[in-house]
Parts: sequence; structure tokens; C-alpha cells
Amino acid sequence: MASNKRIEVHKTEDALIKRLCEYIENISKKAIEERSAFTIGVSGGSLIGALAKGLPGVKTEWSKWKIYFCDERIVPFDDTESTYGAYKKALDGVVPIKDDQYRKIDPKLSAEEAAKDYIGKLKADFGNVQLPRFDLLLLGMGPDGHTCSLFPGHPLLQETSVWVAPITDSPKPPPSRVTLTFPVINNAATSIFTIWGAGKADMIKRVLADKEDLPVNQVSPKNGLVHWLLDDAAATKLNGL
Ligand SMILES: O=C1O[C@H](COP(=O)(O)O)[C@@H](O)[C@H](O)[C@H]1O
Repeated sequence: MASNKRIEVHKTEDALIKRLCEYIENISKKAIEERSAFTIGVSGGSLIGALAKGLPGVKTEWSKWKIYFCDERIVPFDDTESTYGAYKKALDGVVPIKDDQYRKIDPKLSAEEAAKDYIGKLKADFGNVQLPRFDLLLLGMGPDGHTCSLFPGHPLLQETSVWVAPITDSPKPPPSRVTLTFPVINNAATSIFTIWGAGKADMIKRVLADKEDLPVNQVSPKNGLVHWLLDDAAATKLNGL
């Protein structure tokens, strides 16, 4: 059976961001042509700065974008830990995305209530389907191999049906968060990890060469593709894989 995983290595961080943005442009174009909307899930952390650099060069119908959060921290929007807050700060005035195009998690609720509330928001957009199917998820990888707020050894890795789950014991602060679960992640049409820098080279080897049982390796779309976009520095320990 053909693998659903594609690995690409690019010389520099800038080349990597350019490639990521080519994917975003092409995937958004196709989705907008087919359904007049583009549904994208975004992660937090280092990805935000990369998107702030690359997105201004993307040719797309920005008004057709609906932006969801792969995970979010339960903190006020003006807290530096808020992923939505960080996107607003990084992208406002940089790309013409209006505030109502972001599907936000409600940080005034408890993690449990915020997860239920977010499921309601997804149902309002995707309808009463068994699982939502995002056009694109932009995923990150933490130094411990976590993605979204799905951490190594956590019981949430076993979730099989709930779309969005609360977590109140995140090993990475802040502890209270909500996250998409693997059934939803693996129902996306395309997922892209964009990883750069020597600091992630060891973990990239463990994930892509040694194929360790880590959360990022649970990303395996049922009917879609997962791309791993790396720069030379992150790929140094792959030995040309
Ligand atoms: O806590 C989180 O970490 C991961 C990875 O972040 P990075 O800064 O190492 O790229 C991120 O993908 C996730 O959305 C975030 O909540």
C-alpha cells in the first residue's frame, strides 16, 4: 500500500516557509474552487512566526478562509500564552483576515466546557457529520514529540470518538488546554508538519528514522496525506532518508 507520508528537506528556513506557503496557496485554491471555502486548522508555538513571514506572499481569496485552532490554551486572549492572541498580533495588518474568520475557543470557560463549546462551533460549520474533514491542518512538533496538546503517554492519545478534548494536566505550561483529537486529525485531507532548526534534529530522527511510538507518529490520515517539511538543520540525523 502506498504511504500517506511525504518527507521533503529544504536548504534553509526561508526555503521551507516558501514551500509551506506554496502548499497553502494550492490547497486553498482547490478548496475554494470546489466549495467556496477553505478550512484550515493552525497550531501555536514557532509556526506562528513562520506564517507571519510567509502568508503575505500567498495568493488566495482571504475572505473564504475559516481558521480553526488545532489546540488552544485556556488563558485570556491578551495573555502571551494565547494562541489566538498570538495569531492576531502576528497577522493583523499583514494579511486581510477578519476577526470573525477565526473560530475561537472560549477562554472564559473551564477546559471541559470550552472543549464542548468548540465541538458545537465545529458542528455549526461542518454539519452533523461523523467527523469534520479539514482541508488542511498545520501541525507542530514539540521537543518531546507532542503535537497539538497530545503529549507522550497521555490517555488522550487513545481517544477514539470525541472531536475536541480538554486537558488540565498538560506537562507543558499552561496546564489547561483544549485539543483536536486523533480521529479528527486523521480525517483531514492534508496535514503538514513544518520543522526547522538543529534543536529538533534528534527528535526528527526518533520520529522519522527510528519510527518511535510518539504522538506525532500517530498522525496518519485515513484518506489524505501528511507532509513533513524539514530544513537541512532539522534533517541532519536522517542520513538521507
Ligand atoms: O504547546 C504547543 O507546542 C507545540 C509545538 O510548539 P513549537 O514552538 O515547538 O513549534 C505546538 O504545535 C502547539 O500548538 C502548542 O500548543
